[in-house]
Amino acid sequence: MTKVKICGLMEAEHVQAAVGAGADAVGFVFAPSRRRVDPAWASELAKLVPEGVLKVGVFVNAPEEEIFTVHRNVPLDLIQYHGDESPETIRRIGLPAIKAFSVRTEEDVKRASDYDVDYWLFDAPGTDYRGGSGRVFDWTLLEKAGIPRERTIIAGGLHPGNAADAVAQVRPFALDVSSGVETESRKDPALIRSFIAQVRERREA
Ligand SMILES: O=C(O)c1ccccc1N[C@@H]1O[C@H](COP(=O)(O)O)[C@@H](O)[C@H]1O
Repeated sequence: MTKVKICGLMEAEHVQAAVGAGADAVGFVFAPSRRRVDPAWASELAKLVPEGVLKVGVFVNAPEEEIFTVHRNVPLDLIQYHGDESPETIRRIGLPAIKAFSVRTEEDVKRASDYDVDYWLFDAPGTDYRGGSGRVFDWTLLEKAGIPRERTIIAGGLHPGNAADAVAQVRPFALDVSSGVETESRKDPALIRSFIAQVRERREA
């Protein structure tokens, strides 16, 4: 049963749309991005997220103190490290973790085994920022690298039109989407519902 994370939420209406449509996790970006949210606002948005839906904070090479400060103020369940954070840094911080990897080659995928984290997230290389590029990577590289699917999250260029294919081909733990559920750079409730419906249909097939 593939789960869904809707990332880069900035508005109350969109958090409600995601949880109302059955998202398993929501993401708030604290890294440089047009989707960046202020921690004080994220803590308000977090109040709209019911028990059982995970709240994920996305960081890119943030100082450890910044991560701890945000974590004290926003009730995050998982920290998503979307930069060049080392295994030692993530271990020292000691919070439940997702480590993201930009995938160009099989070697990029294999780097995941250096990280003892809760989930490995595989994404396409970024353009303006480290994530949220809307680009797809070659999913067959995961199979070639022999990565365990039950700890794998797929991201990068997912949208309602390819979500079911990603589930069928990769059978990951979860899909993570940001730009693929936006219209004119804002989250689109109809696309969020459609994305989750595609994954649901596939996982119930
Ligand atoms: O969404 C962002 O703006 C972002 C910025 C910096 C790091 C990560 C970010 N989001 C993550 O990017 C991927 C892919 O997003 P997309 O669907 O291709 O737009 C996803 O893991 C987001 O969590």
